[in-house]
Amino acid sequence: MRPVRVLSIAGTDPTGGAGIQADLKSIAAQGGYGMAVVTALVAQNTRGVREVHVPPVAFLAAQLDAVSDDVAIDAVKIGMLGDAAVIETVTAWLERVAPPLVVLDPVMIATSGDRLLAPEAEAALRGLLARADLITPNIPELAILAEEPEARSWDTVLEQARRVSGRYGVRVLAKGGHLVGSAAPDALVDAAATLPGGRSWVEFPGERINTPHTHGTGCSLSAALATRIAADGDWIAAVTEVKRWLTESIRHADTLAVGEGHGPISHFAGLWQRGGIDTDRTAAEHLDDWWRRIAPIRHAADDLAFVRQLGDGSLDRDAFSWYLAQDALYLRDYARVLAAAAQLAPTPEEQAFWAQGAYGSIAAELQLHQGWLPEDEVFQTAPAPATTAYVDHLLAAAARGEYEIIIAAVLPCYWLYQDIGTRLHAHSHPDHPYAGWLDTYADETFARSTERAIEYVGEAVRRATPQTRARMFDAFERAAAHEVAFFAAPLAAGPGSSRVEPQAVPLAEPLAGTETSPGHAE
Ligand SMILES: Nc1ncnc2c1ncn2[C@@H]1O[C@H](COP(=O)(O)OP(=O)(O)OP(=O)(O)O)[C@@H](O)[C@H]1O
Ligand SMILES: Cc1ncc(CO)c(N)n1
Repeated sequence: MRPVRVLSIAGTDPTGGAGIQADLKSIAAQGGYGMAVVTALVAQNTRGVREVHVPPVAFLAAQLDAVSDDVAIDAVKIGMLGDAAVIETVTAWLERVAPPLVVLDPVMIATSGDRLLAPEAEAALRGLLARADLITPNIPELAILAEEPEARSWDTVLEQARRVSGRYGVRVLAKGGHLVGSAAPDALVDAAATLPGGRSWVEFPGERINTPHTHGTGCSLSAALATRIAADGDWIAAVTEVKRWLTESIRHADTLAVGEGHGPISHFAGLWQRGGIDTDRTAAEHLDDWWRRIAPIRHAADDLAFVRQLGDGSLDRDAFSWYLAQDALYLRDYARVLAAAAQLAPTPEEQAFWAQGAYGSIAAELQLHQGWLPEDEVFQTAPAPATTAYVDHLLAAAARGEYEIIIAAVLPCYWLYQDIGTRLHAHSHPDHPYAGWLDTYADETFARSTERAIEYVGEAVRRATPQTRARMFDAFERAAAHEVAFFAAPLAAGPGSSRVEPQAVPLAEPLAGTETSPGHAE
């Protein structure tokens, strides 16, 4: 669907919180394409208005024509008009161009109390009201339009809005922003009772956020409404959604910390939070980034005596056997976690992949258990702290039942082993004491499994929200750190540790039928 084109006709705020600047942000935040014609240049900031410059109206007309001569406009939002000559120019243009939707914010006085409309222009503004489909006065502006005293209660606001709607034949969005109390309700009022269900008013409850930073809320609201109503035509849905967005943007206003006075709202806070600001990375780019970010962990693994000695063959056989026994313990639970991934997988391909990995891991455990390690050794071996810590990290992810987190946590077992295995394999020769181990992880099939695991995790990262992405990386990084601790444990386990003294373990060829199983001994 093409974004709706919304034209803001309003004054400026060089600090970006109100006027045209706020309108363009609000239109964009609501999914529209924003355009802007300037009625007045306002030297203002979050503290107040200093000076107003209204350019000649001939130039205003030239701006308006430049837009309408070229672009099909879906909606117009009108804000600050400044004086009667500006109002006449805009009115004439509206009559000629007849945009499909006009939302008028009858800006008269800024939040700071400064006048933004010449008092003698009020009558001209009244003449423009009937040209609008919706007007959005705040409580003081509503009172001026009703020619009544300012409302002190929400009920009075609604009554005034009904009278103004009837008198000018226009829908009114009555705003509760200036009320005191814990609520900030708004209401759509139509004296002609043309709202859905033949209603003459619909209330939109809202909580009041306790903040002084509400500069430009009125501008933002009217521009957002013009966009949303033009986009889907459903007035009730539009006001509901816009109010939710506005409340969210007010809630995040404090974090902007712009200016010393009444600061602006954070128009994109929700979008930033839900969608992030990253450009659309591919799955592979995401995981390249992950790989780069765990470089310190990878280098720590390369520097371990265990890893270096495994490569050059000088590793003590007892230490290697102890490692294999721990690995057998590890693999039993690792297989369970891969099975959890299979259970939650979104596609049959992924389900089959993780299930095969689960099978391969437990098959490898059985092989170690039954053949490579003496029968009762694994039973007698207590899990070392590094084993328990790693396994607990994975089992916790499985217990929480989030697919994305589980597959991020199991990935280092593939990826680090494949990476280290490939590099250590350069040292392999037929007489190498650990040739069996080295051959397993430099294996073609294991490389393909690792590639697929990376691909599935990468796709999940791409689909995930920024928050889930961060948690996925955390699960991945922690697992990578556990890998390093696991490799460090065999040579770090000293006297008094839970280490049993295993006999030398004969190394066999890699297991047939387990070729897609992930890292650790097979
Ligand atoms: N503190 C607040 N918490 C939540 N919503 C608020 C708050 N203040 C204003 N609003 C909402 O913001 C919108 C604008 O209301 P308000 O009556 O303040 O308009 P305004 O005076 O024209 O705004 P401004 O002149 O500050 O641009 C309404 O939807 C209102 O309910
Ligand atoms: C330009 C402009 N329009 C509207 C308001 C009302 O907030 C403002 N402060 N400045």
